[in-house]
Amino acid sequence: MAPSVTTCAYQRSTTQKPRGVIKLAPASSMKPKIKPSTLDRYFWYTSSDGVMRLATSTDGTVPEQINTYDFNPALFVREPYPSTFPPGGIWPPEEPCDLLCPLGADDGYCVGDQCYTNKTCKNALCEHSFTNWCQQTENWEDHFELRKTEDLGIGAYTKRAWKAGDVLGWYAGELKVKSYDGSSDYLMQLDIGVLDTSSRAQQGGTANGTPPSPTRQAPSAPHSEPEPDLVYIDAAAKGNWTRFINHSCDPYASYRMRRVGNMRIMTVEAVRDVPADVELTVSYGYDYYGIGTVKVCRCGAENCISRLRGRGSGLKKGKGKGKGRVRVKKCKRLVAPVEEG
Ligand SMILES: C[S@@+](CC[C@H](N)C(=O)[O-])C[C@H]1O[C@@H](n2cnc3c(N)ncnc32)[C@H](O)[C@@H]1O
Repeated sequence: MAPSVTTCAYQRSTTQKPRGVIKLAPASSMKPKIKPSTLDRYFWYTSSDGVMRLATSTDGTVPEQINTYDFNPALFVREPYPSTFPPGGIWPPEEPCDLLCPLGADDGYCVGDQCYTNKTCKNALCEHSFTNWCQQTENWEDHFELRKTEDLGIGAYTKRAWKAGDVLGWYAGELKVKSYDGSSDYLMQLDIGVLDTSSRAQQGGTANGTPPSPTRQAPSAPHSEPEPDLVYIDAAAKGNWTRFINHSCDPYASYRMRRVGNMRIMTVEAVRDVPADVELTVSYGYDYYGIGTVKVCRCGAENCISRLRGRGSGLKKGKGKGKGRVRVKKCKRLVAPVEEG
């Protein structure tokens, strides 16, 4: 029987929790000429010269710092009822949880509303709250900092060590419709509705943790599987610190589809122990830097996919796949939890 759509307990937050005072570098010339009240909204990082600077997106725009989903219901009014939603769902969605209500078997694990641990909750009816989660993850600067990397723009660095399995953060941003055809370096794909684990496993073993097949993203590919219903989380203009995590082919972390109470989220979780004071990296998935793509990965890892191509390993370069397409990061999916007792 198809699961029913639960009612939403998500509270819309009207105000951002005030953040700590931002300490600017002593050089008065470095002081930005913007009102102090707007300081908190933007990202700052400390450059190697010790000066705090405003972080920019790779296209030069200054991103606003939000730690929630930015949701515009008007965007969804003309969108068709998602095929992955059971009959009777709320459509068009009026708030984020109407869209991101966890409905599938993969959603068994809630990460609770306390971040920075590896504790999960399997109670499908738990009351962990997304509002609490957002508040709790606002203190990211206690654990991570942004720094200018040598050649990958800005990166996120650890201030303390982490254990494999720890939840390090989550991907916040503006929710965009499936038909969104913009392009940005900060797009994350998030499936909606009931997740079809069986077909995903056939397509590349997402259920066992390997990245999804690149062919899933090619609409014109013959015999390609139908695209799942999804939304994009776009962190280009608004997002949280995780938008600055760079890719590595030998990453410290992975994106995971999870839930907090009745809200589906994309977490960043350590896949191995992470020391303090290193650049935190994640895998963007094969659609981003994989075999069929044109982008060149410069992560420098021994097993870097672009390096292997260069060595004539038999991996072919992409023939333009990815150009003009929505390029997104993808998450790994969890195996459905086994019921105890
Ligand atoms: C989500 S952003 C990461 C943060 C970015 N460094 C910044 O300054 O905003 C993704 C972009 O960072 C750069 N990047 C991240 N990892 C990279 C890698 N392994 N090789 C080359 N470029 C990378 C690419 O420009 C990519 O499109």
